[in-house]
Parts: sequence; structure tokens; C-alpha cells
Amino acid sequence: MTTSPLLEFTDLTKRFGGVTALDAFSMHLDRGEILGLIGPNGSGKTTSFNLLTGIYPATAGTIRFDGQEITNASPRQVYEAGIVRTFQRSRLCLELSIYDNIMIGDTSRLSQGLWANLVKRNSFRAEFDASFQKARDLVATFSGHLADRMFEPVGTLPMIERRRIEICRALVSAPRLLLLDEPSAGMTHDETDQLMRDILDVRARGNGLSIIIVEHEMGVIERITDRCVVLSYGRKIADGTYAEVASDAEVQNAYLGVD
Ligand SMILES: Nc1ncnc2c1ncn2[C@@H]1O[C@H](COP(=O)(O)OP(=O)(O)OP(=O)(O)O)[C@@H](O)[C@H]1O
Repeated sequence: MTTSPLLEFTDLTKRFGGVTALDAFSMHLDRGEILGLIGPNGSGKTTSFNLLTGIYPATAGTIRFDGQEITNASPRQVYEAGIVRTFQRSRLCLELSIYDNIMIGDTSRLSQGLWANLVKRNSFRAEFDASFQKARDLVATFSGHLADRMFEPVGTLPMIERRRIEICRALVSAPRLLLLDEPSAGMTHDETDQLMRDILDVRARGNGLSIIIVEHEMGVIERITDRCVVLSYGRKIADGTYAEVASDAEVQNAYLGVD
């Protein structure tokens, strides 16, 4: 069994002109771990996700995933390595169905192009049925009644269900690392509570999934994370359990301006 970290940042640095968004940030994520990446506004959390997923190149430093260096890999290479993300703002196509939205996340879904599918109807049908079943099974693990509405447009669903669909879209490619960017944004307290249960369920189902969650709701972080890394002005200022980092003087100072 491999015990090396699944993910490692070493001295990861990103400058945008004169702004240092990440400053020699080093951290690791263990296999199967749920890690909270927290810090005040502008501390570099989203930039970390953007470097990890190939949206921006790093100015310096390295990213290793499962023993391979992936610094500056393209978004496609990152996806193929098994890293997927959800976004702060919903990226669902509201006019499209639940099924369509989920299958956008699975680029392995159909092996042939349009013309081959028109000619070879039977093999297309078999591939379609398998992909539909896969999406439906995944949705059913979150919500039985949603699984019966796979062809309804996502725009008719409440926020919690939309978030679930986004998570299903991320999970349909069977990733090893799920990045959640503020999953509670725009949801009520009760919806957030349900979503936390969903996330813990996803992890409990196993498959070795690891999760990094960026979240401003500290109740969420406290309840679902195994460990937290705290950023302030692009620098790591604490690394430990929620209880440890919450009682750290530098963390309290960064959040509250308390000395
Ligand atoms: N594309 C960009 N161009 C210029 N500056 C940027 C860019 N992206 C981020 N920054 C700057 O980098 C710093 C870190 O921003 P980042 O969005 O990573 O913070 P964050 O911790 O995710 O904040 P929030 O909690 O508000 O989402 C900020 O000063 C931000 O203004």
C-alpha cells in the first residue's frame, strides 16, 4: 500500500504583476483525507485551485499528484490524472436536463462521432444506455427522487439539488481528488446541512476519494474536515485539525485582527 501523500505542493508561488497571490506555499494531502483550505478573502485559496487544475501557470514551485509532477499540466491532463472541481458559482446549463449536465463531466461517454452513431444505431444505443445507467446510479446515491427526473431541466430544481448535480458531474469520471470551491454558497442553513451529509456519504462510500474544500462557513469546515490548512496573504500560517487552527493566535489575528 502506498503511504506517500496523494498531493504535494512545494514552495508553490503565483504572482500577478505586483500581487503575490501565493507565496512559497507548501502542503500535502493524504489519501482519503478531507482537507479544508481556509483563509480570509484574497488569501490565495482559489488561486491554489487554479494552479492545481492548470488554469494558471505557477510562477515557481512544484505540484506532485500521486508521485507524478503535474506543475503547469493542462486542464485536460489534470482531469485525466483524476482531479476534478466544482466552482463557487454554478456552472450548470440550466436549460439542459440532469442527465445532459452530468454527462458533460464524463468525456469517456461516447466512443464514436456523430456519423458513426447515426449508422451504427445499435452500438450507439448500448453505449447510451450504459452511460445513462451510470449517471442515474450516481444521482440515486444522493437523491432517489432526482434519479426519476433525469430528463428534466436543471433550471427547475432548488439550489441543493443543483449542487448535488454539480457534485455528480464531478464524480461521474470516478476521480481520485475532488476540489469543492465554496459548496455552501447561496444555500440555506438546512440545505448546507444536507450537503455536508452528502459529502461525508461520498467519502464513506470509499473508492479512495480525497477532497479539498474551500469554504467560508466555519461550521462546515469544523464538521467535515480531517485537517485544515490556513492561508493569509498567500502564505500558509497554520496546518492542523480544526480545533488546533481555530485556537491558533496567528489564525485568529488573520481572521479577526485580534492580537
Ligand atoms: N487573475 C488575477 N489577476 C490579478 N490578480 C489576481 C487574479 N486572481 C487572483 N488575484 C489576486 O490574488 C490574490 C488571491 O486571490 P484568490 O482569489 O486566490 O483569493 P481567495 O482566498 O480565493 O479569496 P476569496 O475568499 O475572496 O475567494 C488576491 O489579491 C486577488 O486579487
